[in-house]
Amino acid sequence: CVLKASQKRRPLSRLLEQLLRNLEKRDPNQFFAWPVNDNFAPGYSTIIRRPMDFSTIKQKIDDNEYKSLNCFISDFKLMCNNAMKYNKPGTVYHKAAKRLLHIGLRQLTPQKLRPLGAILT
Ligand SMILES: COc1ccc(OC)c(-c2cc(C(C)=O)n3cccnc23)c1
Repeated sequence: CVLKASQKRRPLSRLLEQLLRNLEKRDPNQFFAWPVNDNFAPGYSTIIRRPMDFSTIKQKIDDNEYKSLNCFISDFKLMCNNAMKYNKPGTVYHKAAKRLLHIGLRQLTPQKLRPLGAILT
């Protein structure tokens, strides 16, 4: 039988794509969907040395750049922390990032991942 493209993916890639979809659902305004543009965020690229966003994470999954779940989680945290660094507390972006980080990490605990058959070692 011919496997669908998704079924040919490595187990880690399929897990990360599932986790990414769940995280993206918690960003309804799509503030984290694409790289932040300096035209809308003055000085962003000088303040934030390592930008990260969901589209870049997706590309890294497709390019098999993540060798572990922890590397994926690190990029998710980087994305949220960048937003909490650049945007002042009380702004819509700072609040969205704080909320997304909290909700996201709750989804990424071993207790939540074990049922997905994740190999946590
Ligand atoms: C208002 O609509 C959008 C649409 C896309 C955005 O980033 C991809 C953002 C955005 C996202 C951010 C972040 C995440 O810091 N940001 C900061 C300052 C100004 N704009 C943004 C806002």
